[in-house]
Amino acid sequence: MIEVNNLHKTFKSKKNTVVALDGLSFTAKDGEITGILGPNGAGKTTCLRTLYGLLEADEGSAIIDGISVTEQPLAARAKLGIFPDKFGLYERLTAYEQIDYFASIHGLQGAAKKSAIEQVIKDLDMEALAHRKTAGFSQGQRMKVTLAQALVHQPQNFVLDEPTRGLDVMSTRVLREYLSRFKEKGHCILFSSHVMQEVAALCDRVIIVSNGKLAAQGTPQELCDLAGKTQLEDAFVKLIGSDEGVAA
Ligand SMILES: Nc1ncnc2c1ncn2[C@@H]1O[C@H](COP(=O)(O)OP(=O)(O)OP(=O)(O)O)[C@@H](O)[C@H]1O
Repeated sequence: MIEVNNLHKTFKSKKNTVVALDGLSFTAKDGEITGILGPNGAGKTTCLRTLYGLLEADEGSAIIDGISVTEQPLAARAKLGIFPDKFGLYERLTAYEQIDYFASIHGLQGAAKKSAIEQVIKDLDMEALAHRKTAGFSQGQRMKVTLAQALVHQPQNFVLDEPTRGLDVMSTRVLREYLSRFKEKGHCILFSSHVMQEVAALCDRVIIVSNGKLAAQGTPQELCDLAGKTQLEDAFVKLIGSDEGVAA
């Protein structure tokens, strides 16, 4: 379970002060897919980076399975799989070697590590890719490697920042099916997206963020009912009071 409590984050430079998070709170539960929707600049990535421990909030807390990200960053991160907004691969390594590297970072060793790597390669149907160097991999193949390295240690919680951006239909389907199976096993999945259809189809709960605050939350149907609309996109526009940041 992921809990975000009253997060505040301001970026200050000589010329500007940007309030990215302004008291954001929500919970993403086990056995559910929770989507974060919000217009450009709403604070979604800042919130997710705070969960990864890459950014420190000015105020508030992020808690993963009861563990504070700031107080026990390594213990919290062990409970987390991360699919970041920009993924870089080590192009001189094979897909297998990259997954192996992340498995080692998470403390897997010997036969347990080998079997975890083989399992994730099988689950993602990437046997044919496993022993190729990743230089020249397509966007969908890169997505699979990123997914495999994020999940090889079978974290209870999985956070993804706009995971389907740049993916074709087949790769998007692979990702969706994988997330659904992961959820069925009782894991907690939190992802940000601009794609309304995807959020409506995949998410059990939706968190709408606007100007660094929670604008509304609920199931896609509850949000439609709250806004008096039949489509999530129309409900989103009404609830944030603007049509900025909407993708079909
Ligand atoms: N490192 C940084 N330095 C300065 N400002 C930042 C930094 N990171 C984020 N911001 C600002 O904080 C605000 C929130 O940004 P954030 O990336 O969290 O939004 P987002 O909801 O993920 O947007 P998008 O949908 O466009 O990716 C924006 O105004 C952004 O310009």
